[in-house]
Amino acid sequence: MSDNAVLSRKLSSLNEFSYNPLEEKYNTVAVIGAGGVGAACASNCILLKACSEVLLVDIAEDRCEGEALDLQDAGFVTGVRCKHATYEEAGQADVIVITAGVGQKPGEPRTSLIGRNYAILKSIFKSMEPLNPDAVILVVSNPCDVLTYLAQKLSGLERSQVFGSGTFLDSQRFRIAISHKLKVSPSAVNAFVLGEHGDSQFAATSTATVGGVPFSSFPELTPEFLKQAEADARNRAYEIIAKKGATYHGIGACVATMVDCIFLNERLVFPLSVREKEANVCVSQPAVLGRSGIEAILPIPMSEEEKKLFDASCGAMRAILDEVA
Ligand SMILES: NC(=O)C1=CN([C@@H]2O[C@H](COP(=O)(O)OP(=O)(O)OC[C@H]3O[C@@H](n4cnc5c(N)ncnc54)[C@H](O)[C@@H]3O)[C@@H](O)[C@H]2O)C=CC1
Ligand SMILES: CC(=O)C(=O)O
Repeated sequence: MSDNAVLSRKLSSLNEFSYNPLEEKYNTVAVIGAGGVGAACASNCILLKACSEVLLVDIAEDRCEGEALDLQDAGFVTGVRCKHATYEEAGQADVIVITAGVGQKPGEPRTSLIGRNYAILKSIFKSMEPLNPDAVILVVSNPCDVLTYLAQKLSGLERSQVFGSGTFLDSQRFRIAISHKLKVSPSAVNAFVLGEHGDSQFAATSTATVGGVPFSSFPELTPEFLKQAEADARNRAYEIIAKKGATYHGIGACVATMVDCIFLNERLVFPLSVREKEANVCVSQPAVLGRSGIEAILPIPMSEEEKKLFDASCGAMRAILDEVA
């Protein structure tokens, strides 16, 4: 066959090739709620290439469509697609991130949002029916721990498939403070904030290390400094909300990191809101995150003081659940 004939055959087979990337469906993340947090989660997933497609859903349809078109424009960097979707389409996604709901006003605790955001959560699960039985659901809306517990019930899925972002963000805030003090990268700081994503959270410093070296080996990490860093992490959301009305960049980066870990089945250990069997609540504990959700919960050793704080956090979550469910 002549070179020309080979070329023309190749070209004609290309013309027959009807690949349309917009019709492909794999590694899909649905983000429910296209406000500040939902948009930041979507944008970080796109720029981190954490998935191949982001579906955006919001009760405010026009705003959601505009946000999806805007985010689609950012997709040229990584090829990740973004589109405005229905609740039914979102219910079939591989990972569903729930960010819908009201946020705190300046000075308001997260727990005061429960009435309004539980009503929204119920309507979202109803609208998404029937759910993809293999979906992994990540709850971000506040109060995160109480809503995670309720989402586990509403979804009808295995508990391991439904978890909350919990103190993932608070832990980053704490690690950054330590990293500034010791002049190391935050990723070198192995420390978790545990318990409630809220006022009763605490930093588990008794087991924390920097590059494997215990906190107690660093003279700079005095008890006073650690108490202040813990309080700063706990109060950071209040501080940001007082100054700009809402937080969203930090949680957006956290969510994209978790989505990436899920699709890569990376099994990293993060502080996530998961069911605590004894107290029957969801609070943050170190958890192994993989393709099917929470693969294991690690029994972190706690000092007497930390155990008391953990129990107090569980008690605070149980008291709210007893009121609403
Ligand atoms: N877990 C965490 O670390 C963090 C949690 N949050 C929480 O995330 C939530 C969202 O915060 P923002 O995005 O700043 O609020 P926002 O007000 O900017 O956006 C909320 C969106 O939810 C939508 N929405 C309301 N009902 C809905 C429904 N039934 N279906 C679909 N969408 C619905 C609204 O139309 C709005 O677009 C709040 O509860 C906030 O406290 C915020 C930051 C960090
Ligand atoms: C708002 C919130 O929950 C946070 O930034 O931690």
